[in-house]
Amino acid sequence: MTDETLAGRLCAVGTPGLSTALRRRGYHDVVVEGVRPLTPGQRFAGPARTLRFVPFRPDLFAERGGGFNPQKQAFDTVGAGEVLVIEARGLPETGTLGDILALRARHRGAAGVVSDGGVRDTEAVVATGLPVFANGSHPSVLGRRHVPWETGVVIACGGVAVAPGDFVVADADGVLVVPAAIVTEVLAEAERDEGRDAWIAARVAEGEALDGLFPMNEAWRACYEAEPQRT
Ligand SMILES: O=C([O-])CC(=O)C(=O)O
Ligand SMILES: [Mg+2]
Repeated sequence: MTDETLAGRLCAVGTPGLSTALRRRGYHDVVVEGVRPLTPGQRFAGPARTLRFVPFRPDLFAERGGGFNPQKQAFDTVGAGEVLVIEARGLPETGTLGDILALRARHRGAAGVVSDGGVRDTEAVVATGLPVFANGSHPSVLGRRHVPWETGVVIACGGVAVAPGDFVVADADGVLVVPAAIVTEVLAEAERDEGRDAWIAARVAEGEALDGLFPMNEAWRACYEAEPQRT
């Protein structure tokens, strides 16, 4: 399966079903906490590109903070379909990207950005059309709190470890990280479960009671399995 097909299916199945399949495998801390979409209703999925900020220190900022720093490098090299994930220690009180960087990511074809820090130039970032999930807006530049330190390493974003190449899925329920090694099995299981839940939802919409249906007893299961359209 290509990354594009995988991303489309992950997006379609959604974060709730994926989160259940991950929990069954012992992955309990895979939801990026504290982030919200700048524009409600946006959803995306794709492999992660990572960028890490460390706490501000004048000497370290002098070493790496200026010029074509790791933040600029990340936005200048993010690939088509990729999700740029930023570690900013959950601090909303400074920007981690603004409209110029968002425009660059958009131009590169990035699927979206997830930052556990803030966004500046918020209205202009929204206008770029690039889907961004962050934990707030703030007018300050990153140097108020951070040094842009490195790219392409395992980071912590909103309490979740994210490795480059992990799949990131973002929708109205939140942002979920699926380790690359198990993404296809987790997807298949989530699709199966969501298909079953959609069938149950259709029965509930018709007026059926929950007792025996959700979860399904043997009688309802037999009914479900007899449906010709079910695969
Ligand atoms: O200065 C920054 O960190 C980002 C910024 O304003 C932009 O991308 O427009
Ligand atoms: Mg700006």
